[in-house]
Amino acid sequence: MVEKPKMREVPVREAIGMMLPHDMTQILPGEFKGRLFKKGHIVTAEDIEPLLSIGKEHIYVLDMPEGFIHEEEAGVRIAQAVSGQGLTLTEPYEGKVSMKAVWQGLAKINEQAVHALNALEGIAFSTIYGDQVVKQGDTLAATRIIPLIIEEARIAELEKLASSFEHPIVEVKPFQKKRIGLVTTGGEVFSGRIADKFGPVIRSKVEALGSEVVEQRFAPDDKEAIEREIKWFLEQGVDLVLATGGMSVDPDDRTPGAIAGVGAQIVRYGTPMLPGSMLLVAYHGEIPILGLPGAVMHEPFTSFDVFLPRILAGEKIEQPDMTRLGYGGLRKC
Ligand SMILES: Nc1nc2c(c(=O)[nH]1)N[C@H]1C(S)=C(S)[C@@H](COP(=O)(O)OP(=O)(O)OC[C@H]3O[C@@H](n4cnc5c(N)ncnc54)[C@H](O)[C@@H]3O)O[C@H]1N2
Ligand code: MOO
Repeated sequence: MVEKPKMREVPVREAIGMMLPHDMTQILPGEFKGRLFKKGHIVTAEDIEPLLSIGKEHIYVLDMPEGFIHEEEAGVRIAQAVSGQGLTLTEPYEGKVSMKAVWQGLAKINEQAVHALNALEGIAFSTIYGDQVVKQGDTLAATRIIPLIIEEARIAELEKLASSFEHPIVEVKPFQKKRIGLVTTGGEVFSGRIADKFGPVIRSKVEALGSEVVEQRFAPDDKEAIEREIKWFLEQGVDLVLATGGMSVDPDDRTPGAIAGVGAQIVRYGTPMLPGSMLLVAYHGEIPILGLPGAVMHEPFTSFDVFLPRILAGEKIEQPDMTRLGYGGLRKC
């Protein structure tokens, strides 16, 4: 158990001219929750009633023991110890320091490190789930210590532990601007019988992350024709090839065979996420080639939305990335 620090108790009416030892919170359900007084505020006669209204009959004057630091300094040090690129720290508020994205990118959170740091007594370090897209200004993590003061040595221990991990524990990886080739398969689209609905969806998803579809080419349900279009993009030196449709069980679903046919290494065909279970991820050398099933066209969040941001942040998708989507992966079926 963390012991509470010893403090001198002063009745609030006698506290005029004294300094508050921490931020003081007011909660009026449905109206207000926040800091009524900031740490370091000097109590005046006008403050007596507001202090009494939030239940402060006394204020406590902190005599800081040797070797201890205040919650605000501790919060800043923890945040500095865990944060890497793309983050800015907020000022302490009620002892809490938050880490916010300075640019749009992929949130990277080292889960193992988060658990290790939180196993230290008196530490509260809270994060969002990693590998999701964050916008500028989004909060990825926040931290505070549980007591008002803590031994400095315990924060030094946390800093040492944090630096033992290979990468920063929290960071925002920026997206790279990639050139993407789009191959749309399906005889009904190729012949003009129906209008293409995949192109606009894919363009808007990749543009939202700062990349571009350099060209969209069409192929009928013919393995050689699909291979020809994929190869054409590879020869143009695109950074990523996306092939849409023809990913399911029908004999004329030829896209997986064509991706293998151009000599790409298949990471996996199929992932346990719904929607988007018929997704295929492959690599031709360093160039990713994805086969996108029908659901990507009409569902707002599929397995494609899990992997596209990671690829655009320069990450390589491996088999375990695909197989572990099952837990929590049932979004819609
Ligand atoms: N018996 C089974 N049936 C289905 C399975 C299965 O495993 N067993 N999987 C289902 C899943 S999951 C998906 S997703 C769909 C379809 O996947 P495909 O990628 O093969 O899609 P297609 O067959 O090519 O097309 C389906 C549907 O979408 C229309 N389409 C396709 N591309 C376009 C485009 N560019 N623009 C407009 N419309 C497009 C197409 O005309 C079809 O109507 O299979 C499930 N079934
Ligand atoms: O692969 Mo389908 O895309 O799950 O609906």
